[in-house]
Amino acid sequence: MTTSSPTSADRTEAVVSATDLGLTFKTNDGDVVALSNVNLTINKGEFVSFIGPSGCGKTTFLRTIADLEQPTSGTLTINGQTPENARKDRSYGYVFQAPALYPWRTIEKNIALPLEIMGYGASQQAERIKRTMDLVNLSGFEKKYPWQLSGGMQQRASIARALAFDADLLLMDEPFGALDEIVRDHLNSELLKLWDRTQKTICFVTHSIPEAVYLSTKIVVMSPRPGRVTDVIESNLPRERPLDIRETPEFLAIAARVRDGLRAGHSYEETV
Ligand SMILES: Nc1ncnc2c1ncn2[C@@H]1O[C@H](COP(=O)(O)OP(=O)(O)OP(=O)(O)O)[C@@H](O)[C@H]1O
Repeated sequence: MTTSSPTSADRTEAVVSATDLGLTFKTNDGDVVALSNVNLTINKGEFVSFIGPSGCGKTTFLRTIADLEQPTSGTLTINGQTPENARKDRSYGYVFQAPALYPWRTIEKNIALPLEIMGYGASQQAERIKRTMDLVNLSGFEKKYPWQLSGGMQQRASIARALAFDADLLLMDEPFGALDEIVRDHLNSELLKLWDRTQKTICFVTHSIPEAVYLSTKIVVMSPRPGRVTDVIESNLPRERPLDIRETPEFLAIAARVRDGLRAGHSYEETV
């Protein structure tokens, strides 16, 4: 992996900016405060992980960035625009927990789907499919169907689909949560290489402390009821991260701070 990093000018460019952001769902059982007073800036080229117990609003925050949920208070801008305009500009790619590939389409046809919807011609589609399949190391599997691939390969295909129209922002909601640890390790290091090569801004939801620390330049610790940000940890780890960096004192110190943040916001009674 190269050690290239965004210039200082790029670094100060806010991609996601939330100010006093709140979102309350109205339900038959009353109000559910999913997000409360979230203040957060994500700069261009950052890799930001969101970690916190179930129900703390991680997915809701990602969905709000994607304009799939509407805030009930505060402001949120994506590249300086409203989430609605950012969505219309195709500013982000979204990777879900389950690969969500169409079983009747080959891998290349799954990746082509958003390009077809956006009206790309056949040659542009072919060029983008080739480029993104190379990026996720799936070349040679274009004509396979999703069910012919392992879970990890399917998730790589769904990352390729999210990258196909070249949005600068990638939203990833626990993409590797269902995979075994060895496959997850491999995909984590592949994802870091991909991030380094493409210089994308990545928002990544996870329940795993090692995954968050290994991947991120910034870790956002959240706690539930109401969902809020309790700590934002800037990582001082180098961009180049072999997997054994996880045994270094620097890595373990960040992991300990994340764990402390999670403990502080955790209500153990509600989990039993
Ligand atoms: N459409 C909805 N209507 C009502 N309540 C909702 C809705 N979506 C989410 N919630 C509630 O908002 C809170 C935050 O949910 P969210 O899915 O964002 O949490 P999360 O941190 O991503 O959880 P998990 O780790 O389990 O995925 C939860 O209490 C959830 O039940």
